[in-house]
Amino acid sequence: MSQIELENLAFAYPEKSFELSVDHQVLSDSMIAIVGQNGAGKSTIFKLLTGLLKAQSGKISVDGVEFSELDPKHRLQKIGITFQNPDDQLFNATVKREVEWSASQVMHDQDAISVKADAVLNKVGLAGKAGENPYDLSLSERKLLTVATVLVVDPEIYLFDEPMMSLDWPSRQMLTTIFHQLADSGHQIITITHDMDWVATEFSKVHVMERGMFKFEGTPRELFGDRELVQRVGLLPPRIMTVAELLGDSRTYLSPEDYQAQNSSY
Ligand SMILES: Nc1ncnc2c1ncn2[C@@H]1O[C@H](COP(=O)(O)OP(=O)(O)OP(=O)(O)O)[C@@H](O)[C@H]1O
Repeated sequence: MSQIELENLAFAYPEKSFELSVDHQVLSDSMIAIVGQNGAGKSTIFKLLTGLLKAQSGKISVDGVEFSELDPKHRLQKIGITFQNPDDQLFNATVKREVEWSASQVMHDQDAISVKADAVLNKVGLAGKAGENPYDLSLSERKLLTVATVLVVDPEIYLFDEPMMSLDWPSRQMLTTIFHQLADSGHQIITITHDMDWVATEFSKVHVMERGMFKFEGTPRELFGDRELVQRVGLLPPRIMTVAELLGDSRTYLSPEDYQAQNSSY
């Protein structure tokens, strides 16, 4: 599995409206969630990781190689990203063409590209929409289309910025299954999310950002067990913990199933 290393990274938007500073941070689990309040710098980290923004100093290495030294094709094969707003990355006339365009950045055989595009559209449930204009799709479908554009490239590391936002329940379940399949096949999934119930049940590692810095890394149970930290960085604990708290139980629970397991002897 891949490992991303950030060293002495410093970045500021013009006029220093926001400054990001990372002394040393390693991202190395298979299912990583990056969480933190609005404006903490999560999307900025993603833009730095993909080279969309350039740090003023410091370096980002992937598997020991400085990312900025890779050529564009190898960068795409290393790290793929879906943005928070799908409209920031969709621009082709049809759904299938959108996926094929993405594939064509790393592949050349047109037949193979077409076959692969059909396969990923099928995987995200959009096979029946291949001929439609992306802007005629629902927001949920457009988000799934952006996932398809990354799946078709099959990078080693997938970055997802708020992938569950606007998705209906079946699409959420489908995407969660896809994430686990990718992780099980050796890919690294790094996701920005505000959905703490999802973080609690699906991720192996959580990194918390606050005001442009990484402030915590650990398992979901370690994070939600630290009530002072959770409150200070403005996170909501999993809903089951709020319910348990109302019942006078202040233990750490990640899900209703976890609650049941911990209380099964009663
Ligand atoms: N292009 C830009 N120019 C100037 N400031 C920016 C720019 N993009 C973002 N910012 C500011 O930088 C800060 C960090 O933004 P960023 O989008 O990384 O936060 P975030 O943690 O992803 O927030 P959210 O959870 O709301 O998506 C915010 O204060 C934001 O307003």
